[in-house]
Amino acid sequence: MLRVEGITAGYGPVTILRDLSFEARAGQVTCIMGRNGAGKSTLMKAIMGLVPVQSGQITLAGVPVHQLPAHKVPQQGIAYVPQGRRLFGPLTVAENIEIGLLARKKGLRTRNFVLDLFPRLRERLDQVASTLSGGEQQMLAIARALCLEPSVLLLDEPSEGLQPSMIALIRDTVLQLRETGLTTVLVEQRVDTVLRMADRVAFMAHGRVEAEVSRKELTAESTLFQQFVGV
Ligand SMILES: Nc1ncnc2c1ncn2[C@@H]1O[C@H](COP(=O)(O)OP(=O)(O)OP(=O)(O)O)[C@@H](O)[C@H]1O
Repeated sequence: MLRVEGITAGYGPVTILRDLSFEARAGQVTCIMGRNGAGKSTLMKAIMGLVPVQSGQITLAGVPVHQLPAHKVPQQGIAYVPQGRRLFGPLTVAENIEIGLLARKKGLRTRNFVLDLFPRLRERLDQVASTLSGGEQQMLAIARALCLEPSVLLLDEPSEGLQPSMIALIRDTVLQLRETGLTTVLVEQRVDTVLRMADRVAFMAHGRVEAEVSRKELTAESTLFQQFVGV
């Protein structure tokens, strides 16, 4: 389990996350919702060591990770697909995957696993990443993150800007990965997508998680969506 306990974090003198607590249960999909500027991406970056945590702690299966330098966090088994994907644009699909494998010294078995998950990438191994469609780029970003064989996968708005068929494919992939026991934390703004994939939903506002509920407690008409997302 990934547990965030009472963290304060921000950018230089600007505090964004204030006494924020949150947990992602092992093997579950946890969605994070909240309005623009609520601090969702900052929470992802704080978990990854990309934003300094000033107080509080973050643990993975009881082991503190919040004091590690950013490059050591993926080695603990936490993989991250940021908003905007951050692929190596001039490099090919195969090369992007190769770089992912290097991070935790994974080999052919892992490569085959991620390419089996996304057959469209296998068909495009020699294609330069920047020429892929938006959906294919998102697949590659997720594939590259999975090359770490993580226990926790953080996805920041993976469906942003994608057409419905691609959103469905990403959603089905996340659900397929859940079957393998992967713990997933996903920033997602679409109510229908959240209702289809989340085991739990954390609602953020003003740098804090204000409500955490199980999927069973939510319906499309839940006032929590209105309150925290405005839909
Ligand atoms: N590099 C930065 N330096 C200073 N402030 C930042 C930086 N990045 C984000 N912020 C500020 O932190 C606050 C939270 O931003 P964040 O991106 O975490 O929100 P978000 O909930 O992910 O929003 P969105 O849905 O728009 O992506 C915002 O007020 C933003 O302006």
